[in-house]
Amino acid sequence: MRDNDNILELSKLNPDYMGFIFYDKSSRYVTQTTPTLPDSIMKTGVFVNSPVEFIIDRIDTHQLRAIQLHGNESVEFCKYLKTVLHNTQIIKVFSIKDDFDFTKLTAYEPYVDYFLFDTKGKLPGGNGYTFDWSVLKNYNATKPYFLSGGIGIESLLNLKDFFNLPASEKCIAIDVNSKFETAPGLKNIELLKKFKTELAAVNLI
Ligand SMILES: O=C(O)c1ccccc1NCC(=O)[C@H](O)[C@H](O)COP(=O)(O)O
Repeated sequence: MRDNDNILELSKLNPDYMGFIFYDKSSRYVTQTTPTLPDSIMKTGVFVNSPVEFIIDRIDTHQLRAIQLHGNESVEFCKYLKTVLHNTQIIKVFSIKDDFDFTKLTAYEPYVDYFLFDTKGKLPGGNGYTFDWSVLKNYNATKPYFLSGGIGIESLLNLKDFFNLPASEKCIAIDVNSKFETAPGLKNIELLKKFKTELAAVNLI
């Protein structure tokens, strides 16, 4: 998110996490100062193959409490981050096209707090497409995960079905983005409110 009034307005909906993109090729790239958020919201920085110094600088400048690694960050990179970041959650993202080899997650498990599964597309994130969530039936890691990629208000029934499947057992969050925007980085608060109400109505939150 980029617009401070929009950020503060959205924070009133009390999401668990709010994301700020620190990837200079994204139309959502954050270059401005960002407001302090309520303690209940994890302010999250999204990075794509960024150097450690850049990540630490953004954590300090924006008081980030979580980082979402959206590039090809290695196990060694995550291991190093875990040793230098003490109070920052690490969310490692993997993008899925058709199938996914979940065994590759094992080596990351000791060094990350969560995994996030997004849809593989032209851009490292924010593509607006869903992947076939049924691949998550093969999820065999122990860490909880976030579900992401093209989730919109029209996804409600699919989400309801998904959360009835064993594949969703370790899914603790859904991550939404472009389907709730009026412009890149500018969220449609009314649509998000509606989504939240509809999720609550089917007991998904
Ligand atoms: O949103 C971006 O511009 C972006 C750019 C580079 C890396 C990650 C990015 N977004 C990360 C997200 O967590 C998105 O919420 C996720 O990719 C889902 O986006 P969407 O498919 O638009 O719902």
